[in-house]
Amino acid sequence: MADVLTAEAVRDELGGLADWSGDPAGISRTVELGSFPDAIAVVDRVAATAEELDHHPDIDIRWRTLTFRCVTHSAGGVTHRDLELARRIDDIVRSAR
Ligand SMILES: C[C@H](O)[C@H](O)[C@H]1CNC2=NC(N)=NC(=O)C2=N1
Repeated sequence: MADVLTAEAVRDELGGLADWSGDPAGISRTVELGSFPDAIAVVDRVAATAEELDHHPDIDIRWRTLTFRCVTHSAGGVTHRDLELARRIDDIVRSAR
């Protein structure tokens, strides 16, 4: 099982993930898309990536605003897998705008 990162390690990693915030309990990013269908299309792409990685974000959908939260449930905190997922979510959001 992957190790939960320390608060310092999470802080360091968030330095390279400008749109994310959080701590060892979880990292999150909120993003507003142009429309509800655009937001759902992003969710659909994130879902495919999550399946590929076998690692899944918590997703809150409010009209065209999405909040992604990444935490490794089985480990009880943020691991390197969440950072990888966050970077992949950023790639998808970037290409959707
Ligand atoms: C069997 C499978 O690998 C696990 O259930 C995975 C699936 N996706 C997951 N995603 C997240 N975020 N945390 C987990 O602990 C987790 N567990």
